Amino acid sequence: MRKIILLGYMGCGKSTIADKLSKTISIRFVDLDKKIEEKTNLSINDIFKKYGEIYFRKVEREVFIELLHSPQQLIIGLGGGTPCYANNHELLKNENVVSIYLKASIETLFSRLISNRSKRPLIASKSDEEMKEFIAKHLFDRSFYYNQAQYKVSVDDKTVDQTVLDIVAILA
Ligand SMILES: Nc1ncnc2c1ncn2[C@@H]1O[C@H](COP(=O)(O)OP(=O)(O)OP(=O)(O)O)[C@@H](O)[C@H]1O
Ligand SMILES: O=C(O)C1=C[C@@H](O)[C@@H](O)[C@H](O)C1
Ligand SMILES: [Mg+2]
Repeated sequence: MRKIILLGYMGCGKSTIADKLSKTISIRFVDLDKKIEEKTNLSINDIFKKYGEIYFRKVEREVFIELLHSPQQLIIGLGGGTPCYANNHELLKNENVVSIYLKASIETLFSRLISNRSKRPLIASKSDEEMKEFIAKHLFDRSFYYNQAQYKVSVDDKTVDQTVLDIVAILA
């Protein structure tokens, strides 16, 4: 069954948009980060702290592939880094997959992440200044992978509903 995959940088709105999209088109939404937390019985923060990022990336790929093999039609919200490791970006082109990159500017990402960084281990300990610099460089490094998505939707200056409508138009 077809999988609708939302991807993009931390804070671009994958979870928020996927949740609303799910209600709008009545297709179940699974958040990859949440699924990993359920499977391991650990928070993403604790996985990073106890076992390190490489272990996290291994589990992330396994759970992503498991979801792709699910017999159900699903909306899958990826983690911010999912397409950027272990050749996961190649899975974005699979048959039965519609992959959509939610593209946000550095300013949008910074403003959405500034008040809520503690649950995101890659930025949790950074100051405001360090975070802006980090996002700019990291986004530059990751853009190649995000751009492997089949579709791109800009999320800057749009409400959740406007972005959901853009996605519904792509799926029509
Ligand atoms: N127009 C908007 N569209 C989407 N999210 C928005 C919008 N305006 C504000 N937000 C806020 O941006 C924040 C980040 O959104 P969200 O947690 O959905 O991002 P994410 O891409 O799932 O991040 P992560 O990769 O860290 O899980 C949330 O607090 C959300 O409420
Ligand atoms: O951008 C990233 O690499 C990450 C984003 C989050 O969704 C989590 O998957 C984790 O914190 C790593
Ligand atoms: Mg999320």
